[in-house]
Amino acid sequence: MTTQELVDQIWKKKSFLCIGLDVDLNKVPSYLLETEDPIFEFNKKIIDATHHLAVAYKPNTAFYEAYGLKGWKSLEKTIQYLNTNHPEIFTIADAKRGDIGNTSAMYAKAFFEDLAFDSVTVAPYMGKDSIEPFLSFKGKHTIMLALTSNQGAFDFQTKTIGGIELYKKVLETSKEWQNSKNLMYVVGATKAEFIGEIRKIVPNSFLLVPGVGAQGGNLQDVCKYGINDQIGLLINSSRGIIYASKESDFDVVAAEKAKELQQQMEEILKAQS
Ligand SMILES: O=C(O)c1cc(=O)[nH]c(=O)n1[C@@H]1O[C@H](COP(=O)(O)O)[C@@H](O)[C@H]1O
Repeated sequence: MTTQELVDQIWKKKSFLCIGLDVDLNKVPSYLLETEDPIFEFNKKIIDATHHLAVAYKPNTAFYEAYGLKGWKSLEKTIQYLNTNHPEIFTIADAKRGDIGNTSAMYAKAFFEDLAFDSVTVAPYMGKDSIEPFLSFKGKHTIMLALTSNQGAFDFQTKTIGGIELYKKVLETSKEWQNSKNLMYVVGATKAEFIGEIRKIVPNSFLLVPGVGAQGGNLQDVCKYGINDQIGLLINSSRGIIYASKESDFDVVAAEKAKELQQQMEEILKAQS
């Protein structure tokens, strides 16, 4: 999917919501556990109930890898379901990969070719040759951690090294890489006050912003600093939507929670147009 197609979907749906499909079998309604593939059944119900409110879905691969081969199969079925029934939706494999070049090339193949995701998250610690193999895929997007939502972000990312905070150096350096136009960046919603500085370095890039909902990030604050003329934001909520009810009405309640965020986004978009 091209960036322009994503922007068009945002305006069409009046939403820049990304729903995180972080399925934990301890949190799904018990009746689903009797089905053959509870993870996929859960995702299917969430997608069916919310696809008109969201422009993106983000399964975090940890929640699938934790169940071994069965979990990976559920991930495969989920992305196939999305690509078949909702090809206009932007899909993110949240895998936070990155390794020496030839290994990264295999990770890229796994997520872009085999599973056919539109994008994958990567960690920048190993530098240029660990990310460029992802960037070489046409029509695919690589979403690099810039400033994360967790407390540990202050251990390294905000530290000043050679007169510049590390997360700023990461952003600046990445702009020099081959095919850097295929980069998006992760910035935690809990770090909204940093987004103004981030926008000075990457004014036009899309930012994936997790941390609204369960982690306490605020949508309005993120938009105040982060919105650009292409909107440039995908706001993710996982637990705050998919586990809003743990009963058999989980899909209906998830849609209500997604709608609350979508309506706030609609207001923000109105002010932009
Ligand atoms: O890359 C991510 O998506 C990510 C980066 C980050 O800084 N913080 C963060 O929470 N995430 C992911 O975003 C999701 C947040 O989930 P909730 O806190 O349940 O909404 C999880 O899948 C996290 O792994």
